Amino acid sequence: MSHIIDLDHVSVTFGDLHAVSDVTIKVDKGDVYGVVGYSGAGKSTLVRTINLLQLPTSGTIEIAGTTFFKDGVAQISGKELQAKRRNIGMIFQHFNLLNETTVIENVAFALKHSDLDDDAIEKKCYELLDLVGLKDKAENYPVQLSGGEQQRVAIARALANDPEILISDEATSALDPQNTNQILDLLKRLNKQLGLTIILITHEMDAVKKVANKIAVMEHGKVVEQGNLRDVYLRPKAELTRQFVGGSLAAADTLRSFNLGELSDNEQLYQVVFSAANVTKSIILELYKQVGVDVSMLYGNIEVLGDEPVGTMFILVTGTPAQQAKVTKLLKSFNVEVSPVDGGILA
Ligand SMILES: Nc1ncnc2c1ncn2[C@@H]1O[C@H](COP(=O)(O)OP(=O)(O)OP(=O)(O)O)[C@@H](O)[C@H]1O
Repeated sequence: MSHIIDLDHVSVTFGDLHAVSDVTIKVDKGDVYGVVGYSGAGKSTLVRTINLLQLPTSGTIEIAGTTFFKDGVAQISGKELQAKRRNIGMIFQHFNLLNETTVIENVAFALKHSDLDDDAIEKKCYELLDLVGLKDKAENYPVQLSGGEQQRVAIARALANDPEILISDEATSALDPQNTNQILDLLKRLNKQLGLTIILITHEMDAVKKVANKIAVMEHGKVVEQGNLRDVYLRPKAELTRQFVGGSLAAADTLRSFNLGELSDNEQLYQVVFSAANVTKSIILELYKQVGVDVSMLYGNIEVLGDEPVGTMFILVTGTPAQQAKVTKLLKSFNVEVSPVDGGILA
């Protein structure tokens, strides 16, 4: 299947500065793709290459089947690019609304190049405002709205040309937790309802955890880790990812606090990860009953990733090698992902 966004070995340099270094990201239609990293990691520069607001230095950019950039040069003319850009809506941290015009005029602004007549534009704007829950504020001015409402106006405006892709650049960073949640819920609903593909740039892992299905973690212009949210979140490899994923840090801290020292030959530590919605049996009890091993739970946590409650446990199992092999087999039969963990994590 071809990807709706296909960034292949994309680099952007500003003089000596490698703002984006050799980044490859493939986004499927309907993905909510989180791009996480600290300030200056290159996230904004990277996503600005998607609509060629930023020309790459090298790499290939293909959007919805059209090659935008290849072999160091843009592959489409200015006029064509302008039309293609309408397929990509953008929202920003500071909303970027026109403060001297009303809410509905702000939305209508995005349709000024369209073929629609005035009545059709008005109708469309009301539909868009209805979609984001702001129909009754159409005649208000942006300053009369809360930050969350202003961002919803910006979303309505970004969707005016029925784009397939929405880029959200730190759209919740200036909002309080309640408004942040409302905006994230709205993005998730638009993703499902319209099949909208969303790129979510943020430094907040919580935002990604709530709505994204895939994630890339950026540092110094490079993607240090990427994949399905669940995989990256539950088994972070890069140190930076671990920092973003508080749960795993908490697990490591908790495990160390037991002061267990070195494990003996018949002890093995496991990380088990399971969809809490699917696993209803007590894992520990079943291991005891069916394999006869002694199991201590050292850490347990349930996170909601997207809509799915996902449990993580670290368990210490005491048993013979034959029993340990059965433990792995039994857990897998319960649809539980199990990985042996080096006892060194306890030191
Ligand atoms: N037009 C430009 N000219 C020169 N340097 C730039 C330009 N745009 C960005 N940079 C630099 O590129 C690096 C990456 O910036 P970028 O804004 O992409 O990071 P970011 O991860 O989005 O961080 P933030 O969230 O703070 O915007 C930074 O060091 C920045 O100063």
